[in-house]
Amino acid sequence: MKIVRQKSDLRDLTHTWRRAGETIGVVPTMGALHAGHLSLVEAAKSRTDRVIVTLFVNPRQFNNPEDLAKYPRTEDSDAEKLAPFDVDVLYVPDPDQIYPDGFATTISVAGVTEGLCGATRPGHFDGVATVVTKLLLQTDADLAFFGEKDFQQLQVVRRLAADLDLKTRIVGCPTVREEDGLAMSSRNLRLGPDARDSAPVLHDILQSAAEALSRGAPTTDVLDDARSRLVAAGFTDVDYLDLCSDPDLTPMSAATGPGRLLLAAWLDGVRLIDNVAVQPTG
Ligand SMILES: Nc1ncnc2c1ncn2[C@@H]1O[C@H](COP(=O)(O)OP(=O)(O)OP(=O)(O)O)[C@@H](O)[C@H]1O
Ligand SMILES: CC(C)(CO)[C@@H](O)C(=O)[O-]
Ligand code: BAL
Repeated sequence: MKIVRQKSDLRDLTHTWRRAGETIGVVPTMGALHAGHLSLVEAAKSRTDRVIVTLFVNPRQFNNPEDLAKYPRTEDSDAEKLAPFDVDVLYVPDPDQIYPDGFATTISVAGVTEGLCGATRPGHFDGVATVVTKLLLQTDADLAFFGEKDFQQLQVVRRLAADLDLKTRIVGCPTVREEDGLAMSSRNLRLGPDARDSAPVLHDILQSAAEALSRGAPTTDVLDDARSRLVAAGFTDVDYLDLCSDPDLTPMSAATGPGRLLLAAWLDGVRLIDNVAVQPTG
């Protein structure tokens, strides 16, 4: 696996692959790799001839400076974790390869960015949309792989790729969980031992609320009950707990069609997110 830091070096490689008629897959990440990321790498390996993993902690998507400062930076161990997967390139762009002097362009997606994380992390999705557009163009990818754990992000990326006529097709991959149900996330590393023990209730509460909604229980009652259970379990703030249509994420007052229940909540000073499908039964 080559580690590449300059977009001109990356272009030399992708041109060579293209001349040989090979397809390219990309897995964009911010590093601190875990089994969730590696599932995206496996999906890419099974579907494209060449695979690029990108590692860039994108300052423009952090609305909170402390969150950016605390974000883990573990390039060496990330490279070791990728070694068994026969990835072609780990692209770790130098910051000026993404944001050169005078950089003045923002990709801003309307609609799907307006609620959920868009409402509680102002500017976040402009930062994501801008960097993802650049990474898809720089890697010249045919397919790009994103996790459903960041469900709203996945829909934002699908929208920008369609709207900007990018050739890259966006592939969504299922959320990988710890054995106790907690969605894997780099931010889980920041939970203290007690918080790590109680964190899996987030998924339990989400799952039981989704089942109740699927059976037709009143949405307000179900969501109020879930919020109370989160607070009782030690979650200090619930940024949102919303039932939305799947996949366009407009708010739903009842599970009358395919839906998603999406949650962001704080535990031990760490913001955790998760989501589950809500399928009306009967
Ligand atoms: N548990 C998971 N299952 C599947 N995909 C995941 C999982 N966690 C992250 N991903 C995906 O990996 C890609 C890179 O995500 P990222 O590097 O932000 O990791 P992360 O663990 O989500 O970190 P954090 O949420 O703390 O920023 C995204 O497409 C994201 O959806
Ligand atoms: C897609 C992404 C790599 C863009 O910085 C990031 O938002 C992430 O890791 O999910
Ligand atoms: N995992 C999505 C990137 C972020 O939280 O900033």
